[in-house]
Amino acid sequence: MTIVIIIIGATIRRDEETGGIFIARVIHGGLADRSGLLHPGDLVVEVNGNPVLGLEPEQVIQILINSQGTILFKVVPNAAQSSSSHMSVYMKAMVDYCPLQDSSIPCPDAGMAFSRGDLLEVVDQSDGRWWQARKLPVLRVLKQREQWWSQPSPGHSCIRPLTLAENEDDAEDKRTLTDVEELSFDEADSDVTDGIYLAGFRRTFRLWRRTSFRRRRQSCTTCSPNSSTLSTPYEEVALYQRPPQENHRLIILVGASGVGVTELRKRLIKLNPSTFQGPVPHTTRPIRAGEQTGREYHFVTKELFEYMVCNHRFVEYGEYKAHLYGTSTDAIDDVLKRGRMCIVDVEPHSVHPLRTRKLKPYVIFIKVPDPERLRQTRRDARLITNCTINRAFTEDDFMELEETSHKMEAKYKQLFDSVLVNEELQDACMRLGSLVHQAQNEPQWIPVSWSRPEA
Ligand SMILES: Nc1ncnc2c1ncn2[C@@H]1O[C@H](COP(=O)(O)OP(=O)(O)OP(=O)(O)O)[C@@H](O)[C@H]1O
Repeated sequence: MTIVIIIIGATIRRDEETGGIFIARVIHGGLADRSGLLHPGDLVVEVNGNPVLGLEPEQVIQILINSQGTILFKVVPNAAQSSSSHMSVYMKAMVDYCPLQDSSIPCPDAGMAFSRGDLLEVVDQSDGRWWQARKLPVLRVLKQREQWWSQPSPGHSCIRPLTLAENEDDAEDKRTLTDVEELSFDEADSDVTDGIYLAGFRRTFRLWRRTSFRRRRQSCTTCSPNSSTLSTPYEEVALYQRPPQENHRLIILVGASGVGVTELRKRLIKLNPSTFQGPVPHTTRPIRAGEQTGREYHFVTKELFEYMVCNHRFVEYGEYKAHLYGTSTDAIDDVLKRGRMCIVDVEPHSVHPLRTRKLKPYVIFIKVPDPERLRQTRRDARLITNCTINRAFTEDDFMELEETSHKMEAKYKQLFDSVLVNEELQDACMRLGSLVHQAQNEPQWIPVSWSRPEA
């Protein structure tokens, strides 16, 4: 049995065979830790002159409670205790954890709740079953002295590996091209402004349209068999600063349909088209007068498109009016190789296959503002649906947008590096620009596997 002694920041346990009372754990940053005098495995002989051999841990606690002023421990130090060399490891939580719901935690009071996406500094991994760590309240700021224990084992009753397919909307994740229903592509698939071609925007390309207010059918297909599965409760992360000679990180925008992802992406690219660019999509539709292959689209045959599908070359693809459309990883590479920043918007389930060492994606979630601000800011906005082109938002649209946005955030927040609330358009665009700048030029947390040199 282990008992936590909050006053001294340590736990004790009783050896059932010998009746000896041992220090089980020293809580990092607590009184015992800071004194440097108590270590895990030390045998406690006396507390304030009272012999403790054979006592129950509760009786030892009683002695402590009754003690006034200085508390004196007589201990036999654990010979095997190595000099404490704390090497912090940083983890991003990929699951939610609540110690109060965990029947296996020895001391729920010392446990700490955390949510998916939280950054945790693991300060002690000496116990294989329970780690000590603290939550980092803000990226790179290591302030909070909040202590917790958490079990690294994936077999944990609370921290169990999550499979996103367990979620309610996952029927939608299991799509095939035959699921494709009505889509509302504009006749003009690309946008030309001031001589700048903005190919592949989601209004015309994202392949995601509502067929009714309440029933959304997602019509694009993600090209990774494991894309919806997160199988680890933690992801080890490290701070990474992109060296100037390396390609820019891929910028991914994610958000509910209608929240303004297309608008923001378009504005950002228009602001500085020599810096920002979207990947040029592939299509099997015939080329039209005035179009150039490789500018609006890569115009390819159906056979080539299908070959590319079979070879997992698309991040997302779908079909509209008997023509196939897709965003390829090669098109993303092309932008990056030219030294530009590639900005894509994809469905959140398509983020997973893009999470590679090479692309080092930085994911920005575009979030709805609070209900009042949403309705205020979209008063004059126009929405494109497959029923009516260019009509005002209705109350149903707002409600659906809010619901989808909140669900998306709840389900995928562990994948987001930043959250951008799209309130006032100009301001949101400025903030997007500064987030992208930070992602490229300032240290950011990335999975350690992306920062290691290639084997
Ligand atoms: N902050 C904002 N303030 C006012 N209007 C906005 C704002 N953000 C977006 N809009 C407008 O809302 C409408 C929908 O935006 P947008 O087309 O970018 O949505 P989306 O997230 O790309 O969804 P979809 O893929 O379904 O088109 C557009 O008319 C856009 O101009």
